[in-house]
Amino acid sequence: MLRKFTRVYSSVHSTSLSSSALKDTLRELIPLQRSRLKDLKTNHSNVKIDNITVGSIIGGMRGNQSMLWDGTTLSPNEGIKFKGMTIKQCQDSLPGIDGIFLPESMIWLLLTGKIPTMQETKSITNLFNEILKSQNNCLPIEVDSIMNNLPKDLHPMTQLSIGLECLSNNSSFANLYKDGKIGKNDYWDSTFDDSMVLIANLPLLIGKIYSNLINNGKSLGSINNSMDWSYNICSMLGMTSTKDSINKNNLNDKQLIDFNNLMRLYLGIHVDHEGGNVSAHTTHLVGSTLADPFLSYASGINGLAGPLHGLAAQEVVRFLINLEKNVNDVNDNKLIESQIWEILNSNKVIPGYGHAVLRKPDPRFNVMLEFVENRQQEFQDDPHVQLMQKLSTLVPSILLKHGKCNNPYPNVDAASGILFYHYGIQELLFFTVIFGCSRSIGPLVQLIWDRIYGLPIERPKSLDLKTLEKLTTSRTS
Ligand SMILES: CC(=O)SCCNC(=O)CCNC(=O)[C@H](O)C(C)(C)COP(=O)(O)OP(=O)(O)OC[C@H]1O[C@@H](n2cnc3c(N)ncnc32)[C@H](O)[C@@H]1OP(=O)(O)O
Ligand SMILES: O=C([O-])CC(=O)C(=O)O
Repeated sequence: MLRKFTRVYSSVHSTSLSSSALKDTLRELIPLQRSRLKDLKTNHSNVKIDNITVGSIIGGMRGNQSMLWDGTTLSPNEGIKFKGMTIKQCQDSLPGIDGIFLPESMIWLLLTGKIPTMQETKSITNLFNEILKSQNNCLPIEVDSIMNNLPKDLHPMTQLSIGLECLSNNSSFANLYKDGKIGKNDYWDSTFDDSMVLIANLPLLIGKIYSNLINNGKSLGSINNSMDWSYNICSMLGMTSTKDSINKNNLNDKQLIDFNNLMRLYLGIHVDHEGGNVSAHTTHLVGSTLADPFLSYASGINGLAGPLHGLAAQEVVRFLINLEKNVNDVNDNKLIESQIWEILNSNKVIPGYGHAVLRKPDPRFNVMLEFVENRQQEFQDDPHVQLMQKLSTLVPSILLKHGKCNNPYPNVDAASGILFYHYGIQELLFFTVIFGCSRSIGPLVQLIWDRIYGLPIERPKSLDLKTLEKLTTSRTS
């Protein structure tokens, strides 16, 4: 039997949360943004934006412009823009380390629309560390106990989902709501607090899941309260120096720095991909019922765990490893092409290729490639990384010849997992958990804004097949 949960929602949490620079900045923005929404609702609700077709209803609502999402927009040709800024512009303007912006700076940007200073960015790092310190740098005891008792072969994404759901027992939003202490105008405040607590806890949760996977649940590292969020994720994976972790792969100093920077880069660019992708949309949908942020994001994680979405990161690595076993020479294009055709002819997808919206190579993929190109010495003897690079030149023309997909180019998942694999994170099922850490940021930021705006429960109208047929005959005859 599981022990009863105890509350860990300490006063230290609430003190540092309510006085945070981020929350103060957000608070100032609320009146103007609410009045902009009110103006749209009162004066422009009947303006027509889009036509919904039968094709979109039976085709996964592709292209329907039907969600409010403020943080990011996705252009088919240019890729993701964070508050209007491309990844390159973010790299040039957001504060970071070694030229790589910190995911914390992205939180500030997405939530407030403003480029933070280094000090503002650090205030978020400090906020996370205050939250962790108030928990003695440990998961709440009940969450830890449940995570310790999970079957060790339970898929890491299932573990992540369970861990997030367990954290919900400490939800400030849910507790205040249950006690009748908050009204609609205040929902955002405790949603903000929960979201920060959730993101702060991810290094602990991801560390627990990874240690369940490879170390019988025994910790691989510890939190360093003077370091940033990404560093602490690396540390909990046993991938920092022996000062903070076991340095499980005996990486040298340069490799440790590179791995940490890979993590910062990866976590920074996966945060959000506008609102329609499954993990974001699901978080928004479930959140619209006023489920707390932990339950809402756990739902998003369940969506990310599908192989057509985030789990493609795992499938790509499996694909590359199997391919490498069959291909002795990365320059043997004929053999590689025939292997790709074999997959296509058996009616399966090539993981890491194609996209529902993008019509050019994913700029996030290009950023991952650049990371490799800037470290040629490190990667020159890695056959998997070479194969990943080779595939990006061969697969698009094959997919074009295959003639089915609307976008034959690599997406972000085509490269990321194999770079983690290179540095020694080699458990295939784990890659999407790292994705899940990053993706918390965009959907939770939007959830806070959903509650500031007071958006209603999401509830589209469905139609049955008969009605669709009837509508098509009446409209075409
Ligand atoms: C973080 C992310 O989520 S990025 C995406 C990660 N997912 C993958 O990499 C999995 C492989 N890719 C795919 O399955 C798809 O390209 C998706 C799911 C990403 C997008 O799906 P859609 O928008 O439906 O793609 P599209 O309109 O191009 O599909 C048309 C046809 O091409 C096929 N197709 C699309 N991509 C591929 C691919 N990589 N390999 C083979 N066939 C493909 C589709 O299965 C579909 O076939 P069907 O007509 O028999 O049903
Ligand atoms: O936009 C999508 O549909 C999938 C994707 O690339 C992401 O969520 O990062």
